[in-house]
Amino acid sequence: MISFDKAQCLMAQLADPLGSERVCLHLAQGRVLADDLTARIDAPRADVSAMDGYALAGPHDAGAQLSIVGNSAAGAPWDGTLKCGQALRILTGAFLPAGGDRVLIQENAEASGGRVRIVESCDVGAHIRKQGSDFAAGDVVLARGARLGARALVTTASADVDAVTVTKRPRLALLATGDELVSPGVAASHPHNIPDSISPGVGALARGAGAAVVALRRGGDDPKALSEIAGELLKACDVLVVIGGASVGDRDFAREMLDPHGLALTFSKVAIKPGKPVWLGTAGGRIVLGLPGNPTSAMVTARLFLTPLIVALMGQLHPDPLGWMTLPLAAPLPATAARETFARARWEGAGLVPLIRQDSGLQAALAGADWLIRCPPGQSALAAGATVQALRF
Ligand SMILES: Nc1nc2c(c(=O)[nH]1)N[C@H]1C(S)=C(S)[C@@H](COP(=O)(O)OP(=O)(O)OC[C@H]3O[C@@H](n4cnc5c(N)ncnc54)[C@H](O)[C@@H]3O)O[C@H]1N2
Ligand code: MOO
Repeated sequence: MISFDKAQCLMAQLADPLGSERVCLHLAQGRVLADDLTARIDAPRADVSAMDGYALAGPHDAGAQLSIVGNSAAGAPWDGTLKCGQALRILTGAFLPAGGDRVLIQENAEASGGRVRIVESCDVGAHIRKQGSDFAAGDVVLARGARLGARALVTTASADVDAVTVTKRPRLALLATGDELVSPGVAASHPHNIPDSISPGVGALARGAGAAVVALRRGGDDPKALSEIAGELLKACDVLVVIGGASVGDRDFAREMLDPHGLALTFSKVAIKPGKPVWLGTAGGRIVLGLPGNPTSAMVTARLFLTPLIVALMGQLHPDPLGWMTLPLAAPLPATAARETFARARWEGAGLVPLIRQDSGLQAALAGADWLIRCPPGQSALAAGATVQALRF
């Protein structure tokens, strides 16, 4: 059995970024740049006012009366040259006129009858945003490997870019295995069945990380039938995620069903709790990730393995794709046994509170388990106030 860190390394070696494609800006959310993104214009495009007020040319003392010679608004500049003793009405974002060297905010002025009186004088450069002070045409505003989240989309659009070259989204197929599984909403009338509750969760996690879920299938505990379904799915995806059948039971066929497709295991079993039976390999030229069937184990291993796998396939350059944080405990954390443990926790007031119930078969508790605390093997019990490594779950 290998360690968690070793498993992460092996997975990273398997995950070469997929190719790239052009997408328009409004479809680019969550995608990862395959090339540096270069600005096509300066921002601001000229020296502009940062406030609503009056552009002035040179210093003027409080009490001075200036004549207002025109208006400059964003998109409608004034094209004259401002002289000492004159003021130009100027609005936020408007180009500063030639000659103008400062902006008097209107709260420090009194205007009436085409004239403005200075209530409080202002310094040269006041309330001016210089041309190109945010970025200049030709600057790289986002580097290859950046993820286009909400804020990065502002940066992209501000560079006057309407289409970007991004890495392809990994196509993900999910195959849930087990005779007992039926669609949610059907189990109540079938006493031996339970809802396939994991597929919707893993699908959501994968989409959140940037993957496109192209197929969701279920198969009973029949290796031949499962093998046929897996064969179909392998043709249509980049990553096949198999749920359940990962352990040693008589009906655990997750790996066996892939033998006809040339399964080559990268690892099988990782020294973690929950999720020890998680496995990874390739089959039919695709990556295959096997998640254990216990629902909490499946979601923990999907968070720990599937999300960084998707990030790597998308070529996102990230020093820490899992997003570890050092956070305080707000309640005691029990000692850890020999296996590295990822304890489910919630945030309460000043810190993390480990959930009392940590059974890997739980499903109701998952909804409130917003954090995973990483507990090294053999760690002694920790008191409230101690810091731990944790990540959002
Ligand atoms: N003798 C041993 N038994 C087990 C071991 C072991 O090392 N030796 N490992 C245990 C651990 S740890 C886990 S985790 C589970 C993993 O089992 P499998 O991956 O083989 O999962 P299944 O047997 O198929 O199912 C386990 C459990 O989860 C339910 N399940 C499965 N899929 C779904 C789904 N899509 N939605 C909801 N629930 C699902 C299934 O009905 C079972 O109750 O093995 C331990 N055993
Ligand atoms: O590791 Mo299993 O995932 O403990 O139940």
